[in-house]
Amino acid sequence: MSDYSPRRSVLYMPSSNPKALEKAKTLPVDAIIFDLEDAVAPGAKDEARAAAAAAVGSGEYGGRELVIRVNGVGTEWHAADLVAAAKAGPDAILVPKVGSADQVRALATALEWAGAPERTQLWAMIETPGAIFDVREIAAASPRLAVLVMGTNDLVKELYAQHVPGRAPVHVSLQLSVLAARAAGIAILDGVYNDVRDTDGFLAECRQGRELGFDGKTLIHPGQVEGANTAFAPSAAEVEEAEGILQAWEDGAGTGVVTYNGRMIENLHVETAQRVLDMQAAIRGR
Ligand SMILES: CC(C)(COP(=O)(O)OP(=O)(O)OC[C@H]1O[C@@H](n2cnc3c(N)ncnc32)[C@H](O)[C@@H]1OP(=O)(O)O)[C@@H](O)C(=O)NCCC(=O)NCCSC(=O)C[C@H](O)C(=O)O
Ligand SMILES: [Mg+2]
Repeated sequence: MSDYSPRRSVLYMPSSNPKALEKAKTLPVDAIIFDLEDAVAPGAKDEARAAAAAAVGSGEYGGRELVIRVNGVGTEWHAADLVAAAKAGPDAILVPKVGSADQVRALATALEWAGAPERTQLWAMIETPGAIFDVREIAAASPRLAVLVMGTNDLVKELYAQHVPGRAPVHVSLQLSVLAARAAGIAILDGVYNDVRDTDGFLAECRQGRELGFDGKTLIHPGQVEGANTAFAPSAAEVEEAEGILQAWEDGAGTGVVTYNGRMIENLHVETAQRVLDMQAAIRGR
């Protein structure tokens, strides 16, 4: 059985914005992140915390995965956020600016103490230079940790780098993080694209994210949902090829190597083809 969960489109919204909370119920997103951190002004933190918990408990978001992003460890809001989020019992609690494997283990323990249901996963944002150096240990630190989420805005800020098309300044960080997630067997989501009017630039970054191996992209605007859903799903051509490969393998039963459209097919290609079909089935089932 496949362990693939569609997380092609993962939309942040400020939990202090009732219009966005309402709008999200109508959007074909795979997951929603109710933000309590950067998108919420200090004076609105209490109200946002209550709104996020109410949204998670409302039962009005269908099959979408629901995630609460708490304020970071060491901030004045972190403890209250974590307790409220644990009590609300979303699918996951996302912690920003995670810095080490020890911190992940401490967060997992804190979630237990706070009474988070077992099904509530821990997600960690990778968005500091220290996290990039420790990302392999972070990714493998706790069975509760299920997803890494790139925070490319904070990363660019911390590196004194610049946002440029193609993202060369953060390429190494993106690739190290994908390697770490795959080595640990967990999922990983790409960072956000800030210019909500630049569709071409956004789609190019989605394609790049998919090529690098990300499972999906974090988003900031409803206008980005459709592009991400398409980019991170197998295309019709990929599905057709996967079916052809499985058929060719079945036809050549037991030979160890066959050809499909003139290309060598071995067991590993069959596994990749099966994964494409599993992804397609999971997306259809959503
Ligand atoms: C970027 C925005 C502030 C733009 O808002 P606005 O100008 O209101 O957009 P529109 O008028 O085009 O909106 C059209 C309708 O869509 C709704 N809307 C907008 N954004 C969202 C959303 N994110 N989720 C749900 N619904 C949304 C509007 O309410 C309009 O609805 P209606 O009038 O009923 O048609 C805004 O998009 C926004 O706030 N985006 C999210 C910002 C955010 O959450 N930022 C924090 C996460 S990003 C981050 O921190 C990354 C990371 O940590 C890093 O370091 O990189
Ligand atoms: Mg950030």
